[in-house]
Amino acid sequence: MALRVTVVGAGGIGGYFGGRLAAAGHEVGFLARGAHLEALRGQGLTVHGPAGDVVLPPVPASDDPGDLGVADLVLLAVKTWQLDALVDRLDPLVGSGTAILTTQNGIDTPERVAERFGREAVLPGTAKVFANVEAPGHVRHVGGPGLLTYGEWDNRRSPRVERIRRALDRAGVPVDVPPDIWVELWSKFLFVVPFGTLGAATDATIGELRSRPDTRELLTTLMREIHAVARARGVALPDDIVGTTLDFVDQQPEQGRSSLQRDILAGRPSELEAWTGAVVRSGAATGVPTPAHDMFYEQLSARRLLGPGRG
Ligand SMILES: NC(=O)C1=CN([C@@H]2O[C@H](COP(=O)(O)OP(=O)(O)OC[C@H]3O[C@@H](n4cnc5c(N)ncnc54)[C@H](OP(=O)(O)O)[C@@H]3O)[C@@H](O)[C@H]2O)C=CC1
Ligand SMILES: CC(C)(CO)C(=O)C(=O)O
Repeated sequence: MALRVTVVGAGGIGGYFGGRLAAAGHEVGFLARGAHLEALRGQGLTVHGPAGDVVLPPVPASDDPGDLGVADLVLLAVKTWQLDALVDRLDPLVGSGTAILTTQNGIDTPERVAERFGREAVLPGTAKVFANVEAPGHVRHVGGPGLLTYGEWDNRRSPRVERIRRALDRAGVPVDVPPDIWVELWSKFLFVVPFGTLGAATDATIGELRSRPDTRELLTTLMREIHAVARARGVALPDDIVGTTLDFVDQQPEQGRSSLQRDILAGRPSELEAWTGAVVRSGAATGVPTPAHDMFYEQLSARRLLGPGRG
């Protein structure tokens, strides 16, 4: 059965997953803006990828949630710092059965959405893909398995979790519904924040960060701090998470850089608050010292204030 999906933020993540769902015959509308919106409505959406392109004719799209109507699934795919301006405008998309699947890196978005729509509406999730908007109407899948993980707030296997899995299956999107979605969110956080923070502070690639003994040690220190904060918050990360995450770092493409690094170094708004800042705040709230994150957070905040090239 076709699912009614609204993609909120038709960028790298929204365009990639929304495009695949639409190509599989689901009823997909896109919240977008600017030249990208005009292209989606005028020419359509193309998702370019290593395994071939998905080419869609003009798709339903608007900058006004009121035009898109109530959805079965809202795929929330704006950046974390764009959410505050948007969340109160999403009421027209959300009915009593609507699931709002969050894809943001970080650990705060599900709670932010739940403040507005209730925990029962939210499916916390993560996206395992590298994708970006290449030009208006064109999204590039750079790599990664294109996998979505999600679950109910309390991890129960609800009918809608299975229904969404079937819809994604039909679109060729691999899905993982883990036993504990919070472990999944924090595991990704424990990879992406040290990599992003240290990358932004040094402008080194992941290949350089992992192979120099001093930066490898710093990555390890940052991971240990996040592990300690997660434990204090009652998130049952495996005891060997730092070691397995370092193994994962070692498997990433040599030249890899995070979006945080690219955005900060280009002087664009970034997800610093949701990544490094969230560790600092969470450490303070739980009484867990996070001196390495505190230091890099100060440095990167100052860099942001001073502008690109000044840090
Ligand atoms: N890209 C990736 O490979 C990965 C990203 N993530 C996470 O996914 C989230 C989304 O990232 P990503 O897809 O890269 O971000 P993008 O910037 O590519 O996409 C966000 C899109 O939302 C649009 N948008 C924001 N606010 C509005 C609004 N009010 N009305 C209409 N459109 C709006 C943006 O438009 P505009 O450009 O005009 O601002 C942009 O097209 C982030 O939290 C990121 O950390 C997770 C895993 C991998
Ligand atoms: C590091 C990466 C690509 C991992 O998925 C990411 O999520 C980001 O850069 O925002």
